[in-house]
Amino acid sequence: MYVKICGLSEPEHVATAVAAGADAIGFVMTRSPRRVTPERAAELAAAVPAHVLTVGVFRGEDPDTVRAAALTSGVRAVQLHGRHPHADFTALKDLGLTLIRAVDAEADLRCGAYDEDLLLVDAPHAGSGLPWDWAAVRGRPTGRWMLAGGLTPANVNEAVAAAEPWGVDVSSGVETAPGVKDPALIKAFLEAVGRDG
Ligand SMILES: O=C(O)c1ccccc1N[C@@H]1O[C@H](COP(=O)(O)O)[C@@H](O)[C@H]1O
Repeated sequence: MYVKICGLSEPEHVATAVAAGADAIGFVMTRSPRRVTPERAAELAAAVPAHVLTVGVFRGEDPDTVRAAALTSGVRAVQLHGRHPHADFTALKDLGLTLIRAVDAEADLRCGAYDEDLLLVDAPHAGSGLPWDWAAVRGRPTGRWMLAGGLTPANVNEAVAAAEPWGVDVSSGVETAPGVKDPALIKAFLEAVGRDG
């Protein structure tokens, strides 16, 4: 199970996620209580070892804005929420970064249909922390896809059993308040999916 911990903004939380076995960590660079500037994301990403994928998260920004933020921050992947057109992914392809298309369950769920490398199937309102009907997507996405939306240490195994994703992604579920990560919850989430650090 591939695991991404998202919405990190403090070095100690990045260190906790890495030490506890995260495969990817995300920095939100769009409107959100978790927003960090590209410069702050660069500081955080600099401490991340090469085996952990650093992801810049965006929603609705134009490709030039995403490109500039990705280059400034040095992230190795970009995650685009908000039903971006295929052309936006094509426009970013030359960066050589991992492209993640983040959609709700009503979108085209074929990973690669927009030239993306990974698909993320999320709740209708990304970053809300609200659980949704994970079982509704079981068997529908193709290729490498992550499940997100309302996952917590307590429910992630139920969600995985319901949807059978390739990976999982969490933000709100490892927080004590919007934008406030809790190291104990980060560790608990990774332990719940079988990571022992
Ligand atoms: O976290 C946000 O505030 C956010 C804002 C805009 C786009 C995406 C955002 N987060 C993404 O939402 C999922 C996790 O959701 P949850 O909080 O665990 O329910 C993850 O992909 C984040 O990158």
